[in-house]
Amino acid sequence: MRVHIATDHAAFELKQYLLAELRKAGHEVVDHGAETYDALDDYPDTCIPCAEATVADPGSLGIVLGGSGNGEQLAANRVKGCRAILAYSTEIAELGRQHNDANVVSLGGRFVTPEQGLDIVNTFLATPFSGDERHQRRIDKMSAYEELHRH
Ligand SMILES: O=C(CO)[C@H](O)[C@H](O)COP(=O)(O)O
Repeated sequence: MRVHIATDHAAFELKQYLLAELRKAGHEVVDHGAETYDALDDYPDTCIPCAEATVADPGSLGIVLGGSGNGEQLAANRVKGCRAILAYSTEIAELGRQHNDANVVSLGGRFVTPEQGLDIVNTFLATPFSGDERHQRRIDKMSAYEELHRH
C-alpha cells in the first residue's frame, strides 16, 4: 500500500522508525518531512501536505505524528476529504477504519513507544472500512456539510 507520512520535531525519531519498518514490510512510503530535526518546526507545515497527498491519492492512507498527535490531527482535518483520527491503541485504530473510514491516523510520539506506534499503524493499514450502511450514512452527512461549507 502507498502510505504518506509526516511529523514535526516531537516525533522525528518515530517517523524514521516507522518509515524503515513500513518499507521493510513492503509498503511504498512517501515522506512529507520533517526532513531534519528542528525543535522549532511547526506541524501544519508537514501534516497538511501529507493529508492533501493522501486525499489526492485514493487507496493510500496517511500517518501524521507529533508530540501528542492532537495538533497533527487538527491540521490534517483542515484538508477537505481528510478524516483523521487520533489513535492511542490498536482498538481505536481498528474502529477508526471500520466505523469512520479514516484515511489518516495521528499518533502522539511522546505517549507511545516505537513498537506500540508500529502496532497501531499496522492495525490501521490492515483494517478495511466495514461499509455498513449506518457508518456510511454518517460519513456522507459530514461530506455533505463539507461540500456546502468548505471550499
Ligand atoms: O503534539 C504537538 C501538537 O499537538 C506538538 O508536537 C507539540 O506541541 C510540540 O511541542 P514543543 O514545541 O513544546 O516541542
